[in-house]
Amino acid sequence: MLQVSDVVLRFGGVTALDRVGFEVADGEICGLIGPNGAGKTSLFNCVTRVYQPAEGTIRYGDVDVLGLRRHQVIRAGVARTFQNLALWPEMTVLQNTVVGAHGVQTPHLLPSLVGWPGSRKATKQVERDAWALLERLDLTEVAHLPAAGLPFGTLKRVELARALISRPSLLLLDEPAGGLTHSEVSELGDLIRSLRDEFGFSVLLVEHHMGLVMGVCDHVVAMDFGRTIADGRPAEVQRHPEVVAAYLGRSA
Ligand SMILES: Nc1ncnc2c1ncn2[C@@H]1O[C@H](COP(=O)(O)OP(=O)(O)OP(=O)(O)O)[C@@H](O)[C@H]1O
Repeated sequence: MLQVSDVVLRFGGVTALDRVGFEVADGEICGLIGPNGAGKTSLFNCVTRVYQPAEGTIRYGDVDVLGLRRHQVIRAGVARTFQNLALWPEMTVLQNTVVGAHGVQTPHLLPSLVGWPGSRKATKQVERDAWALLERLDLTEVAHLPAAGLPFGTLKRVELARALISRPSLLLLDEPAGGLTHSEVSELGDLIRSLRDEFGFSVLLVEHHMGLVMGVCDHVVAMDFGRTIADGRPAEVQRHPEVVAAYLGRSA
Protein backbone atom coordinates (compact mmCIF):
# COMPACT_ATOMS: atom_id res chain seq x y z
CA MET A 1 0.00 0.00 0.00
CA LEU A 2 1.15 3.55 -0.80
CA GLN A 3 0.61 5.98 2.06
CA VAL A 4 1.12 9.67 1.45
CA SER A 5 0.83 11.77 4.62
CA ASP A 6 0.97 15.52 5.15
CA VAL A 7 3.34 16.13 2.25
CA VAL A 8 4.46 19.73 1.82
CA LEU A 9 6.47 20.88 -1.20
CA ARG A 10 7.45 24.47 -1.89
CA PHE A 11 9.04 26.18 -4.86
CA GLY A 12 10.20 29.52 -3.46
CA GLY A 13 6.99 31.28 -2.47
CA VAL A 14 4.71 28.74 -4.20
CA THR A 15 3.32 25.92 -2.06
CA ALA A 16 2.82 23.20 -4.67
CA LEU A 17 1.74 20.59 -2.09
CA ASP A 18 0.04 21.68 1.09
CA ARG A 19 -0.31 18.74 3.52
CA VAL A 20 -1.42 16.24 0.88
CA GLY A 21 -2.47 12.85 2.17
CA PHE A 22 -4.12 9.75 0.69
CA GLU A 23 -3.61 6.02 0.32
CA VAL A 24 -3.55 3.59 -2.59
CA ALA A 25 -4.50 0.05 -1.53
CA ASP A 26 -2.95 -3.11 -2.95
CA GLY A 27 -4.27 -3.96 -6.39
CA GLU A 28 -6.34 -0.79 -6.61
CA ILE A 29 -6.49 1.69 -9.49
CA CYS A 30 -6.47 5.13 -7.89
CA GLY A 31 -7.05 8.26 -9.96
CA LEU A 32 -5.42 11.58 -9.05
CA ILE A 33 -7.35 14.46 -10.59
CA GLY A 34 -7.46 18.24 -10.33
CA PRO A 35 -7.26 21.35 -12.47
CA ASN A 36 -3.98 22.56 -14.02
CA GLY A 37 -1.51 23.53 -11.34
CA ALA A 38 -3.29 21.50 -8.63
CA GLY A 39 -0.07 19.68 -7.74
CA LYS A 40 -0.57 16.24 -9.33
CA THR A 41 2.77 16.05 -11.15
CA SER A 42 4.57 17.50 -8.13
CA LEU A 43 3.14 14.68 -6.02
CA PHE A 44 4.23 12.11 -8.62
CA ASN A 45 7.68 13.61 -8.56
CA CYS A 46 7.84 13.31 -4.79
CA VAL A 47 6.91 9.61 -4.93
CA THR A 48 9.58 8.96 -7.58
CA ARG A 49 12.13 11.03 -5.63
CA VAL A 50 12.59 13.72 -8.25
CA TYR A 51 11.53 16.27 -5.63
CA GLN A 52 12.26 16.29 -1.91
CA PRO A 53 9.25 17.45 0.15
CA ALA A 54 9.89 19.87 2.99
CA GLU A 55 7.57 17.92 5.27
CA GLY A 56 5.51 14.74 5.40
CA THR A 57 6.01 11.04 4.79
CA ILE A 58 5.55 8.69 1.86
CA ARG A 59 5.56 4.99 2.67
CA TYR A 60 5.24 2.09 0.29
CA GLY A 61 4.57 -1.08 2.27
CA ASP A 62 7.37 -1.16 4.84
CA VAL A 63 9.57 1.19 2.85
CA ASP A 64 10.17 4.84 3.71
CA VAL A 65 10.16 6.17 0.14
CA LEU A 66 11.68 9.51 1.12
CA GLY A 67 14.69 7.62 2.46
CA LEU A 68 15.38 6.12 -0.97
CA ARG A 69 17.45 7.49 -3.81
CA ARG A 70 15.82 7.92 -7.18
CA HIS A 71 17.23 4.70 -8.67
CA GLN A 72 16.17 2.71 -5.59
CA VAL A 73 12.50 3.53 -6.04
CA ILE A 74 12.22 1.16 -9.00
CA ARG A 75 13.79 -1.63 -6.95
CA ALA A 76 11.15 -1.01 -4.30
CA GLY A 77 8.60 -1.99 -6.97
CA VAL A 78 7.50 1.41 -8.26
CA ALA A 79 7.60 2.15 -12.00
CA ARG A 80 6.25 5.09 -13.96
CA THR A 81 5.38 6.34 -17.39
CA PHE A 82 5.90 9.94 -18.49
CA GLN A 83 3.44 12.51 -19.80
CA ASN A 84 5.73 13.48 -22.68
CA LEU A 85 7.23 10.01 -23.19
CA ALA A 86 10.76 9.18 -22.05
CA LEU A 87 11.86 6.85 -24.82
CA TRP A 88 15.17 6.80 -26.68
CA PRO A 89 14.21 7.82 -30.23
CA GLU A 90 17.09 6.06 -32.00
CA MET A 91 16.66 2.79 -30.10
CA THR A 92 14.25 0.08 -31.20
CA VAL A 93 11.02 -0.72 -29.41
CA LEU A 94 12.65 -3.88 -28.04
CA GLN A 95 15.71 -1.99 -26.77
CA ASN A 96 13.55 0.72 -25.19
CA THR A 97 11.59 -1.99 -23.39
CA VAL A 98 14.74 -3.76 -22.16
CA VAL A 99 16.11 -0.49 -20.78
CA GLY A 100 13.24 -0.49 -18.26
CA ALA A 101 14.83 -3.50 -16.54
CA HIS A 102 18.14 -1.73 -16.06
CA GLY A 103 19.04 -1.56 -12.40
CA VAL A 104 16.39 -4.12 -11.48
CA GLN A 105 17.41 -7.42 -13.08
CA THR A 106 21.03 -6.81 -13.96
CA PRO A 107 23.56 -4.01 -13.75
CA HIS A 108 25.10 -5.27 -17.03
CA LEU A 109 22.17 -4.49 -19.20
CA LEU A 110 23.26 -1.24 -20.77
CA PRO A 111 26.74 -2.51 -21.72
CA SER A 112 25.12 -5.44 -23.48
CA LEU A 113 22.69 -3.18 -25.28
CA VAL A 114 25.58 -1.37 -26.86
CA GLY A 115 27.28 -4.66 -27.67
CA TRP A 116 30.01 -4.92 -25.03
CA PRO A 117 31.33 -8.49 -24.83
CA GLY A 118 30.64 -10.80 -21.88
CA SER A 119 27.39 -9.25 -20.87
CA ARG A 120 25.10 -10.73 -23.48
CA LYS A 121 24.10 -13.74 -21.39
CA ALA A 122 22.79 -11.54 -18.62
CA THR A 123 20.18 -10.07 -20.90
CA LYS A 124 18.65 -13.30 -22.16
CA GLN A 125 15.95 -13.55 -19.49
CA VAL A 126 15.20 -9.85 -19.77
CA GLU A 127 14.82 -10.17 -23.53
CA ARG A 128 12.45 -13.08 -23.07
CA ASP A 129 10.39 -10.97 -20.67
CA ALA A 130 10.50 -8.09 -23.14
CA TRP A 131 9.19 -10.26 -25.99
CA ALA A 132 6.38 -11.56 -23.79
CA LEU A 133 5.40 -7.99 -22.94
CA LEU A 134 5.65 -6.82 -26.54
CA GLU A 135 3.34 -9.62 -27.54
CA ARG A 136 0.91 -8.77 -24.75
CA LEU A 137 0.90 -5.11 -25.81
CA ASP A 138 0.60 -5.87 -29.52
CA LEU A 139 4.04 -4.48 -30.34
CA THR A 140 5.87 -7.46 -31.86
CA GLU A 141 5.53 -6.14 -35.41
CA VAL A 142 7.37 -2.94 -34.52
CA ALA A 143 9.87 -4.55 -32.12
CA HIS A 144 12.88 -3.91 -34.36
CA LEU A 145 11.85 -0.43 -35.49
CA PRO A 146 13.30 2.69 -33.88
CA ALA A 147 10.91 4.54 -31.59
CA ALA A 148 11.31 7.71 -33.67
CA GLY A 149 8.55 7.94 -36.23
CA LEU A 150 6.14 5.46 -34.65
CA PRO A 151 2.57 6.68 -34.01
CA PHE A 152 1.98 8.32 -30.65
CA GLY A 153 -0.50 5.65 -29.52
CA THR A 154 2.11 2.96 -30.22
CA LEU A 155 4.77 4.87 -28.28
CA LYS A 156 2.45 5.09 -25.29
CA ARG A 157 2.28 1.28 -25.29
CA VAL A 158 6.08 1.09 -25.55
CA GLU A 159 6.26 3.30 -22.44
CA LEU A 160 3.96 0.85 -20.70
CA ALA A 161 6.18 -2.08 -21.74
CA ARG A 162 9.27 -0.22 -20.50
CA ALA A 163 7.60 0.35 -17.13
CA LEU A 164 6.16 -3.17 -16.82
CA ILE A 165 9.41 -5.01 -17.49
CA SER A 166 10.63 -4.01 -14.02
CA ARG A 167 7.65 -6.02 -12.69
CA PRO A 168 6.30 -3.19 -10.57
CA SER A 169 3.85 -3.68 -7.77
CA LEU A 170 2.86 0.00 -8.13
CA LEU A 171 2.57 1.62 -11.54
CA LEU A 172 2.41 5.41 -11.78
CA LEU A 173 0.79 6.61 -15.00
CA ASP A 174 1.24 10.31 -15.83
CA GLU A 175 -1.56 11.44 -18.17
CA PRO A 176 -1.54 8.32 -20.34
CA ALA A 177 -4.56 9.51 -22.35
CA GLY A 178 -2.88 12.77 -23.44
CA GLY A 179 -2.69 12.98 -27.24
CA LEU A 180 -4.71 9.80 -27.83
CA THR A 181 -7.84 9.54 -29.98
CA HIS A 182 -11.23 8.74 -28.46
CA SER A 183 -11.05 5.07 -29.42
CA GLU A 184 -7.42 4.77 -28.26
CA VAL A 185 -8.45 6.15 -24.83
CA SER A 186 -11.18 3.57 -24.55
CA GLU A 187 -8.75 0.77 -25.51
CA LEU A 188 -6.25 2.15 -22.99
CA GLY A 189 -8.81 1.94 -20.19
CA ASP A 190 -9.50 -1.72 -21.00
CA LEU A 191 -5.76 -2.39 -21.23
CA ILE A 192 -4.97 -0.80 -17.83
CA ARG A 193 -7.66 -2.83 -16.11
CA SER A 194 -6.75 -6.11 -17.77
CA LEU A 195 -3.03 -5.63 -17.06
CA ARG A 196 -3.83 -4.84 -13.43
CA ASP A 197 -5.96 -8.00 -13.19
CA GLU A 198 -3.22 -10.07 -14.85
CA PHE A 199 -0.17 -8.72 -12.99
CA GLY A 200 -1.87 -7.65 -9.76
CA PHE A 201 -0.14 -4.28 -9.41
CA SER A 202 -1.70 -1.11 -8.02
CA VAL A 203 -2.01 1.95 -10.21
CA LEU A 204 -1.82 5.66 -9.43
CA LEU A 205 -3.23 7.41 -12.47
CA VAL A 206 -2.81 11.17 -12.99
CA GLU A 207 -5.27 12.07 -15.70
CA HIS A 208 -7.40 14.94 -17.02
CA HIS A 209 -9.57 12.68 -19.17
CA MET A 210 -12.60 12.21 -16.91
CA GLY A 211 -14.05 9.42 -19.05
CA LEU A 212 -10.92 7.34 -18.49
CA VAL A 213 -10.71 8.15 -14.77
CA MET A 214 -14.38 7.36 -14.14
CA GLY A 215 -14.19 4.23 -16.27
CA VAL A 216 -11.10 2.57 -14.80
CA CYS A 217 -10.55 3.84 -11.27
CA ASP A 218 -11.68 2.07 -8.11
CA HIS A 219 -10.94 5.18 -6.08
CA VAL A 220 -10.27 8.84 -6.91
CA VAL A 221 -8.37 11.57 -5.07
CA ALA A 222 -9.03 15.16 -6.14
CA MET A 223 -6.57 17.99 -5.56
CA ASP A 224 -6.72 21.76 -5.89
CA PHE A 225 -4.11 24.36 -4.96
CA GLY A 226 -1.87 21.63 -3.56
CA ARG A 227 -4.51 20.24 -1.22
CA THR A 228 -6.56 17.03 -1.23
CA ILE A 229 -10.16 18.23 -1.60
CA ALA A 230 -11.99 14.92 -2.08
CA ASP A 231 -11.17 11.24 -1.71
CA GLY A 232 -13.56 8.39 -2.39
CA ARG A 233 -15.43 6.44 -5.04
CA PRO A 234 -15.25 7.94 -8.54
CA ALA A 235 -18.90 9.03 -8.79
CA GLU A 236 -18.84 10.58 -5.30
CA VAL A 237 -15.68 12.55 -6.02
CA GLN A 238 -16.98 13.72 -9.40
CA ARG A 239 -20.03 15.34 -7.80
CA HIS A 240 -18.26 16.59 -4.66
CA PRO A 241 -19.05 20.34 -4.34
CA GLU A 242 -15.38 21.35 -3.93
CA VAL A 243 -14.41 19.34 -7.01
CA VAL A 244 -17.20 20.87 -9.08
CA ALA A 245 -16.19 24.35 -7.86
CA ALA A 246 -12.49 23.74 -8.59
CA TYR A 247 -13.17 22.80 -12.20
CA LEU A 248 -15.77 25.53 -12.79
CA GLY A 249 -13.55 28.13 -11.14
CA ARG A 250 -10.65 27.32 -13.46
CA SER A 251 -12.69 27.33 -16.67
CA ALA A 252 -14.61 30.54 -15.82
N1 LIG B 1 9.81 23.18 -10.98
C1 LIG B 1 8.93 24.08 -10.54
N2 LIG B 1 9.32 25.32 -10.15
C2 LIG B 1 8.43 26.21 -9.68
N3 LIG B 1 7.12 25.98 -9.55
C3 LIG B 1 6.67 24.78 -9.92
C4 LIG B 1 7.53 23.76 -10.44
N4 LIG B 1 6.79 22.66 -10.72
C5 LIG B 1 5.52 22.97 -10.41
N5 LIG B 1 5.45 24.25 -9.92
C6 LIG B 1 4.24 24.92 -9.45
O1 LIG B 1 3.63 24.04 -8.51
C7 LIG B 1 2.21 24.05 -8.67
C8 LIG B 1 1.73 22.65 -8.97
O2 LIG B 1 2.17 22.28 -10.28
P1 LIG B 1 2.00 20.81 -10.87
O3 LIG B 1 2.71 20.77 -12.18
O4 LIG B 1 2.37 19.81 -9.85
O5 LIG B 1 0.44 20.76 -11.11
P2 LIG B 1 -0.42 19.70 -11.96
O6 LIG B 1 -1.64 19.43 -11.16
O7 LIG B 1 0.42 18.54 -12.32
O8 LIG B 1 -0.78 20.53 -13.26
P3 LIG B 1 -1.03 20.01 -14.76
O9 LIG B 1 -2.34 19.29 -14.74
O10 LIG B 1 -1.10 21.28 -15.54
O11 LIG B 1 0.11 19.12 -15.16
C9 LIG B 1 1.92 25.07 -9.78
O12 LIG B 1 1.63 26.29 -9.16
C10 LIG B 1 3.21 25.11 -10.54
O13 LIG B 1 3.34 26.35 -11.19
